[in-house]
Amino acid sequence: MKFKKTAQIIDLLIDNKENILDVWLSSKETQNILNAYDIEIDTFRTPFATQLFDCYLDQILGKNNLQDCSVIPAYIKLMLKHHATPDKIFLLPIELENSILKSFFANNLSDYEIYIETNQLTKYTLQATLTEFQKIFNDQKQENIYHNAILETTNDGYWMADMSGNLLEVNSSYSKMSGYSIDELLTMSIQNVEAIESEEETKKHIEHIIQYGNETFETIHIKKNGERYPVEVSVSFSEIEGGRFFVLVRDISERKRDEKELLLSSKVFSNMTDGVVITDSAQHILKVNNSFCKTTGYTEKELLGKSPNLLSSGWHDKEFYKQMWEEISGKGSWQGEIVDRKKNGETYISETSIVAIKKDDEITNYIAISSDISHKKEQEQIINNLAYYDALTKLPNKILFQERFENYVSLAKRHQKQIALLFIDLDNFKNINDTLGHLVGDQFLKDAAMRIKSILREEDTVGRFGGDEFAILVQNWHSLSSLGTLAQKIIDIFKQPFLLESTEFFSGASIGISIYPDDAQTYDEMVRLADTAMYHVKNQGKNNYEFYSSSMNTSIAEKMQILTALHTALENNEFHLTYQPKINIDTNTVYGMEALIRWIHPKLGFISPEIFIPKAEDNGHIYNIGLWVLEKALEDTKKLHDSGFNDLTVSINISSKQLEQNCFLDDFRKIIDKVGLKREFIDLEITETQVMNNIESSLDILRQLSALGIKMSIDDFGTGYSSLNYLKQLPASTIKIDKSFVLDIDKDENDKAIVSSIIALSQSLNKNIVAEGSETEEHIKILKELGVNQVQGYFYSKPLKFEEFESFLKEFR
Ligand SMILES: Nc1nc2c(ncn2[C@@H]2O[C@H](COP(=O)(O)O[C@H]3[C@@H](O)[C@H](n4cnc5c(=O)[nH]c(N)nc54)O[C@@H]3COP(=O)(O)O)[C@@H](O)[C@H]2O)c(=O)[nH]1
Repeated sequence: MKFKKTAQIIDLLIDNKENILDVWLSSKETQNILNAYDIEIDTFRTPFATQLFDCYLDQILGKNNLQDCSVIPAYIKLMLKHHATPDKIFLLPIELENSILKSFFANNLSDYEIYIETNQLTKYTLQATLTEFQKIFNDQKQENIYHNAILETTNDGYWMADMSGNLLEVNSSYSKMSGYSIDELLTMSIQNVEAIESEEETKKHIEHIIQYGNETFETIHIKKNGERYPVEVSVSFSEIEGGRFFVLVRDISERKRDEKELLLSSKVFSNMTDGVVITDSAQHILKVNNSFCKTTGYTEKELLGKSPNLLSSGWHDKEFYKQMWEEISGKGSWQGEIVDRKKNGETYISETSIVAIKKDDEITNYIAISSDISHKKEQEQIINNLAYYDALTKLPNKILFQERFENYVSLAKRHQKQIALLFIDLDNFKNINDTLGHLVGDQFLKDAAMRIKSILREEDTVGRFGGDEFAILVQNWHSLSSLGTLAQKIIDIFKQPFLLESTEFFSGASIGISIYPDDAQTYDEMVRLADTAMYHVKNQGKNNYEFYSSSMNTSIAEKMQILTALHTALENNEFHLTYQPKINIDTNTVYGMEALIRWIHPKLGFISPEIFIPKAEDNGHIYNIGLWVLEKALEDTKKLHDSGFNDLTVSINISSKQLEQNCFLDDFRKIIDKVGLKREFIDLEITETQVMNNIESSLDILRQLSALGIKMSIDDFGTGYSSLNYLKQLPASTIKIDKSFVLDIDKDENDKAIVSSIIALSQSLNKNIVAEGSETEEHIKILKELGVNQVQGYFYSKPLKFEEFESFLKEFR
């Protein structure tokens, strides 16, 4: 600290010399002497005395040696001239021994009576006074040292200002703070450092402080470089020396910054969308933010002091929480998802981070930041469902099915077990879909999925591969026969009719089974082999199951060969027709024949129409094949007519794929015109399913054919879903009962009943009945009893080559 007047202690003493002199003069001893010698006190207030006294003090304080006090003789002379007279004593309150003054007095003042003898007493008195003063001074000096030390040590700035605001004392902290040097500050006033108060305001402020003695307030000060900074000012006022302000100035820039940050943090805390909970080390909630209250439904009051356990949903086991707390104490933090419970009992998924706050290695608090991610989870679930589940049946899709397979494989490897993959293809889905529309088709698939699921264990997986294809993964099975039992169960549940739009529909299931790891070790291969086995079943007559065997691969290869061979079969003349007679059992006469195509491939041998017709339909070859059959059958029949069998009607199978072609009618007309067979002897057989699949366009073309004088039969009747309304409108003259009902008519009462009702229906619609599949005498007998008079079947003849048929006709006559 620097004082304005002087830093020297001696100066302080000199400043107080008047007091010392006063004390000395007023002391009893001095008074006695003065009285005794009638000395005027003023004598001691002359400049000479004062100067002499100064020198003396200097000597006492060790500042100066009195001998060096060269001014003294001049002053003594002056004093003698003006004041001292020989009759008046001059009391020197000083020790003259060893002093330059001694010789001076001896030489110059011999004329004066000098009462040296009083010196001792005076000296003593003055010395006592000085000692007392020195004590006071020392105390004051000590105080000043403390004062100085305090004010120099503190980081706060210090001023002392007078009533006008002039700075009289300043410490170095304020100098540092303001950027002004101390000397600069001591020439300045409060106004020069105050940034926001006007002179008038400062004046009012000062008046206020004077009135109340002290005040603490915040204001802005301005540095030498013009920068403004916030300060906290503590002022006290003292009336000493005409009024002094003692001011402590604290730079509060950092505090203001902290306050700002705190305010910001508090705003962030309150406005965070994430919920925040702060607990003490014993997990008592100390603070929560608005978001947390909003999410949980609890008020802050309800939560404070409680444990976050309050939100526990019971969803997680003890192990979960144990691991969580172990991680917090080990790593200092934990992150994860917790299912919590709201005040209203509703559970929600919270994504939570918990951090342990430590001080000196001791945990003082825990902070948990959480957000309700239930909605996000739901969205994820929806996305997951879309990605992994079939939207219609809610069964796993191909992707998830494959994932499950891989999981099962890793388990199977560990426990040396096997996995079975059952590939299921349903019958009739296409018909249902095409006939009744997609909504009913969808319902069928949903019901089918439910049926399959209902007989599986939780640990097995059923997935939908698309269309009417389903697949099952079975783990933990013990024998192939147990798999066979399961496959048979599936087939059996599909024997039960499906009730769709109040109507019963029949389906069926063909199942192929592959085994991991015996048949294949990869997913793709497992699916391929099960699919192969399933096709094998289909080709063998459907509604069955088969385990994959390597020989099946050969038949698949054959199928590929068939497809290739079909392209050139017609131009290579590999087709021929057979004729199966139709018999009137009442008259026992042959009234017609069905033309049935045969394909004998030079390498592959006989290929059944049941195999190649669907393929020809799929790849478009059916149109030309169909025209060839038509022309050939008409030519053969014409020949028979020409040879005398002129009442025979030829039945020709027509695929709906042929009818779909716009040129069919023209081409048909051209052929019948070309061949010249009378139109009334032509009967076109079209299956019930194919007609009903596209009833409107079928009705149209069948009416046009009928208009040409062509007869029509509905083939395979009973296997499709004829609407009575459409049946009435069909220009068909004959209904052919499917052989599947006739073959067991002597054994199965149901089949008999079905045949009986088809007959009744035909009669009511005024249509002829033909029963195909009549293999035995018993069949013929029953059919006759039921009122059927036209039959076709092995009982009379298998399909025959043209020449054989001719012979048959001749023999039958
Ligand atoms: N679009 C065309 N389809 C045709 C043509 N030729 C035949 N086909 C269809 O192929 C399917 C299989 O026919 P196929 O192997 O010729 O079998 C026929 C008969 O052999 C058989 N049948 C006749 N009687 C009996 C019997 O007593 N028992 C028994 N198990 N089978 C018998 O039935 C088939 C005749 O069926 P359908 O046509 O329904 O009257 C078959 O669907 C043919 O339609 C063709 O040129 N074009």
